[in-house]
Amino acid sequence: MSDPAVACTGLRYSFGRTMAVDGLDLSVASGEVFGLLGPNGAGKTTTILCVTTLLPVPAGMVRVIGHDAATDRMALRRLLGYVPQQLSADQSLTGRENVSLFARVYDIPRRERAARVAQALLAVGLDGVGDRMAATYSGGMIRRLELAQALVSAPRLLILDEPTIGLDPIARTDVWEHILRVRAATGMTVLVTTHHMDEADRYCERVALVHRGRVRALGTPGELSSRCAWSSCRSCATTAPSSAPGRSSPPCGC
Ligand SMILES: Nc1ncnc2c1ncn2[C@@H]1O[C@H](COP(=O)(O)OP(=O)(O)OP(=O)(O)O)[C@@H](O)[C@H]1O
Repeated sequence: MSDPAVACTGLRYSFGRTMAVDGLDLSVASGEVFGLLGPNGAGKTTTILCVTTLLPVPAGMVRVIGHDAATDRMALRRLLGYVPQQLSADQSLTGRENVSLFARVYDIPRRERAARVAQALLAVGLDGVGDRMAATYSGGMIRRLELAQALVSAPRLLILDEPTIGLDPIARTDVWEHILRVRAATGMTVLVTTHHMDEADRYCERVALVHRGRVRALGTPGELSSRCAWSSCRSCATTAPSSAPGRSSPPCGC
């Protein structure tokens, strides 16, 4: 059997006195589209940062496709594409220049670079506008550009932290369709965080519900919605445990 794409065992991470991740266990199978779902502050981003090796692993174990995050960082990073939560494309460059920058960072040989950048732009539907300044792109186009930046290295694991945050429903669907098309073509694993149960439901094969730094429930979206006391806000679809102490609805404030 192949190594899991991601395996976390007893992962702990604290910022000072704040225990962000508190003994998290997780196993994502190779080729799976896997969602980390949970309210603000649940520990999703911190977990992802440990998986990407952007944060160290002070306690517990993280392995990505057989590579230990504590001891094998560079080999692990070569297998990853990562799209952070904050929009990060450089507005003063064209779309193509933004992706080329990542091609250089990933050390793609010079003679292959132009073709790989063109391929990544095509994969996210930006091939026709690659030479426009990123400043002229819509929010959805910027997200797709960041996706192209992450895809240019042909990652075996694509990690997306709330890839559709701030997008309208049409742009959200568009981003997801591009992700799933690339995944179908390449077989890469996709690990995504979201607040939106509806997105997890539509696009993820399995979902882990994270709360207070731990996985509280795990299964297909259908299994979870039938057996969990979690609720989703009707306005923004933020999902949280309806049984959280002192709280009767998700903490989104809608
Ligand atoms: N750089 C930091 N310094 C101090 N505390 C932090 C830092 N980053 C996160 N935290 C805290 O760690 C906990 C987990 O945060 P994290 O960002 O991992 O949650 P999250 O589930 O990704 O939330 P969101 O959905 O809002 O992105 C929270 O209590 C948060 O305030």
